[in-house]
Amino acid sequence: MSDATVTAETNSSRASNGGPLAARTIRPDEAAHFGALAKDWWDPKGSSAMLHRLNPVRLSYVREAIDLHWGGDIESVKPLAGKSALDVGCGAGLLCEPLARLGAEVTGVDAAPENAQAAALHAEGAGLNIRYIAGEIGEQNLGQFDLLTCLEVMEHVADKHRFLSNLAAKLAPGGLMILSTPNRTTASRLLLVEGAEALGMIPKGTHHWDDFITPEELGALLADIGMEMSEPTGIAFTPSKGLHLSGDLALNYIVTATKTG
Ligand SMILES: C[S@@+](CC[C@H](N)C(=O)[O-])C[C@H]1O[C@@H](n2cnc3c(N)ncnc32)[C@H](O)[C@@H]1O
Repeated sequence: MSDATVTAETNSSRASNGGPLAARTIRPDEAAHFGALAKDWWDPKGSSAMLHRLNPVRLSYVREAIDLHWGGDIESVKPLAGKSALDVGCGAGLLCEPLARLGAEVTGVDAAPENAQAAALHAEGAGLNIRYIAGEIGEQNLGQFDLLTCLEVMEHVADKHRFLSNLAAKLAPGGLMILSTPNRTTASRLLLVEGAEALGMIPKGTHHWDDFITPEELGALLADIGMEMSEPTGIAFTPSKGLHLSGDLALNYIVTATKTG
């Protein structure tokens, strides 16, 4: 039996730091949209199929990034042993579980209580010890983490600057942050928003193109909060290769960031 746990804010309008609602980064419509997908999140052919297809691609990036950052051995099966990891906007835990298998002590936080619950249930079934929390990241008293991941979330939050500041506050000195998000390009509007949603590859209403952020904008936001962003790596799609890491940033990209101070 695993120790996977979940806690949830019961009153979403109460900020535990006493802060005003305007300080929140969770959009209630986004939390409701993703919460409704929780029940089949782990079905590789279900509504989160695209995230399942993305997972091995971004995991290969994460694996390389942690080895580079901490000088790890690519052969090691537990390169995150002794390290803490926080995955913000974790959904039902598609990234948390592999991070735990790589040896990290993992916490996942999500806006939707349904996702935190589905994640905890799945981790328990897999015998993994992962802590899941539902709520606003800036209001969680969790301390700081060696690795902070936040994949495919920034395009859904209410205030990117505040959200990134909240993330940075949770990153330990010398820690590594990994972010991925769709780029705001004509290609992403046609393929990710109009095409993928029309074809049922992504649930309708998932993406709002105006909320996408370019690598340049993300780099500037990170610089403003005292973080340095790596060169972005594209996550591209071709019929022959499927989703893969690439120099082509038009659709989606992934970066690391570290504190400059
Ligand atoms: C596209 S899903 C990505 C899930 C997961 N990161 C993955 O890539 O497998 C976006 C997730 O972000 C969560 N989310 C949206 N806004 C958030 C916020 N302000 N704080 C925390 N989670 C948020 C949603 O509930 C949803 O589970």
